Amino acid sequence: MTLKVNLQVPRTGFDVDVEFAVPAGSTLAMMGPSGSGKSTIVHAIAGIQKITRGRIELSGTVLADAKLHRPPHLREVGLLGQDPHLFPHLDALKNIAFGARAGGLEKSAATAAASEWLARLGLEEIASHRPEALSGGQRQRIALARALAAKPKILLIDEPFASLDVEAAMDMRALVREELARTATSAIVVSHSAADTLALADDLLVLERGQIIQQGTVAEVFAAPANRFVRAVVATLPAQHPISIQEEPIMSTGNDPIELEVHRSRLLSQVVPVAPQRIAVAGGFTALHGAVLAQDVASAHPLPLWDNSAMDGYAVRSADTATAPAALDVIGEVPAGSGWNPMLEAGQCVKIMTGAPIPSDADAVVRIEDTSAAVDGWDVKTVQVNVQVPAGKDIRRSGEDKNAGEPMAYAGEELTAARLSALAAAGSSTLQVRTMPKVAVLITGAELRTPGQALTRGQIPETNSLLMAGLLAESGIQATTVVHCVDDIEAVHEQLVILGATHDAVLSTGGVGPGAYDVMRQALEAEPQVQAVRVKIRPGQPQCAGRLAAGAMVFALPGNPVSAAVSFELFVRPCLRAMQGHRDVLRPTLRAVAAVGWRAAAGRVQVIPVVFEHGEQLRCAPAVQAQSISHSVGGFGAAQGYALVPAGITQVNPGDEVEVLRMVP
Ligand SMILES: Nc1nc2c(c(=O)[nH]1)N[C@H]1C(S)=C(S)[C@@H](COP(=O)(O)OP(=O)(O)OC[C@H]3O[C@@H](n4cnc5c(N)ncnc54)[C@H](O)[C@@H]3O)O[C@H]1N2
Ligand code: MOO
Repeated sequence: MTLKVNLQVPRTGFDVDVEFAVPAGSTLAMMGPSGSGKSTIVHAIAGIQKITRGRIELSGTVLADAKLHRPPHLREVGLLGQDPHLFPHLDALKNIAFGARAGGLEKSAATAAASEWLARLGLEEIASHRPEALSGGQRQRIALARALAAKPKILLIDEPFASLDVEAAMDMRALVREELARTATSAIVVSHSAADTLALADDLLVLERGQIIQQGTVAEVFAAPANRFVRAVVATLPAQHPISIQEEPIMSTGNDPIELEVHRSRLLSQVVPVAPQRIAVAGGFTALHGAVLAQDVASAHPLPLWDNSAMDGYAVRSADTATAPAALDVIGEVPAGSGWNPMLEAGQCVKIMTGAPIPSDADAVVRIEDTSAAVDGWDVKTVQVNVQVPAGKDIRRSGEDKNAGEPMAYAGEELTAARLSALAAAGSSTLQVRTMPKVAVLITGAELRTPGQALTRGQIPETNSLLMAGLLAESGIQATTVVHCVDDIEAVHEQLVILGATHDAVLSTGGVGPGAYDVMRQALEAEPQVQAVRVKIRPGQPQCAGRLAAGAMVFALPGNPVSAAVSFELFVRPCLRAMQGHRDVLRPTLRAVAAVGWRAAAGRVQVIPVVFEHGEQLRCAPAVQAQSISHSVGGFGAAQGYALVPAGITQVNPGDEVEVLRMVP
């Protein structure tokens, strides 16, 4: 079952050109900065991406070469990605059975195999649940079972744990390792996580700009990483981990830029979630709406609670309508909220309102429109029913929406309007949640004046406080404090100590550059757990971040407004969401087509504000000049999102697909 890969795929910027093998039963990890070609390789093996030269061979069968492209479903290659992509209309059992049928089993054998999988994973009780009713971890387990039930010769695992919380990721890692070993399946793992790589892989291959720059056992590569990226990834391992590397500073103040993902994962690893609180649903709306659940919640009672009417009309015995038109005696009325359960004899009915409980003797509802009053109007003792109704007509059955005890929501999910009202409807009276972290914004800069004030030469309106407070509010967090501080190192440090002791996070803008007046960076030199970094992004390179001795996390962002906004999106927002215990800390990326071309930032990920054009495809165009993004506060005003252009690309051409983050719906 050896996989031999020798492929070339041309891409904007550079070609992906690699050659490697995965021996039978072993797992190979691939690491490299985003855009280095890992996904291209995975997609080429899976058959989603064609190759232009070379050959991919699995157990002696050619999957692809310059002429042949075997379709994905004929490759015996499984794919497990960050999004489990379960079929939403199939329950857990049927999702797995689908995999087993793809692996060649007949329907009944596939169902039996799927049941075995569920039993082994301890998930029998969710067999009949559809993906929407499952937690992120359960969905990933079902996706793993579905992929392995197809008996692939090799499983491609692409960042599958990135959206899981720390514990769920640990459990999944152990399970994947166990199941790969049990089924003797080879695998390729793409991950930015040292923990994933150590737990799952035998060998490691390091990529840079489409080339393999290092290859060896995981231990060998981790002990002497050939590039900064892997070195920084290894540095995220706990200090007591047996793998040690030669000392070299990971975040230095010098010209030693670090990858976006590395900076972000280091910050995320420092996040301490805010303490959960139990809040009453009654009167608790302000605290609960937008908060994140710190517990799983099941329905306390069935929904609907009782069989009830879906329409205004008459609750009848359906047999009485068989001879319609038929006259029925109206013996009373059940309005919404009434607990009355009248006995109905043949030929009798009751008036009923939408939502009112159906009398036990009735089995259908006739809508008011389908009746004529024998005398005048709705208030009569006899009604003429003009239609036949089958049993069950217009009755909402107890439990048809949710059964008592059925999972409704999971820890890590945000209480949206829909979710909060659903939990209240299902009988929750209190909820254990994490509310917003408390955030302070600290502004420095001698040139800054309150907007509207007269300006003398050299002065500008202070706008970053509006920007930061607004971005916080758009992330669901009200900035509690905005402090302006004079450009003095001691005064700034004093503010940091005060704010750091009273908030969960402190954001600042300005003063992180290398200049003599860059007081924020200098004030933070007194903080041992805060480091100055240069991140390989444009804009937003210089930053300081970490934890203040006073307690709060600090994010000292660059003063240039667009640099500050970009840094907020890439680093601050994910950390604040992690503090709230959010399951998904990153905004999902979309693909858009460049409507015009622009110059990218060689050697750095370019994060350029864009406007979107809607049509058959999502299209985007820069909102600012690509050469001068960081200070273009004017053009930025129209931005609806950002395009993320990988470091290896120097030019985006009209028609190129780019990855985008969309901030405005
Ligand atoms: N010699 C070097 N100079 C600079 C470097 C460098 O590497 N070497 N890096 C450049 C980059 S990249 C950035 S980004 C900035 C970071 O600078 P600071 O964080 O120190 O920002 P300031 O100098 O304080 O301000 C930059 C810019 O933004 C305006 N600003 C600041 N605060 C506000 C505010 N609250 N409201 C509106 N506008 C604000 C400020 O007036 C400046 O124009 O450094 C580069 N320089
Ligand atoms: O990194 Mo600075 O943010 O380019 O302008």
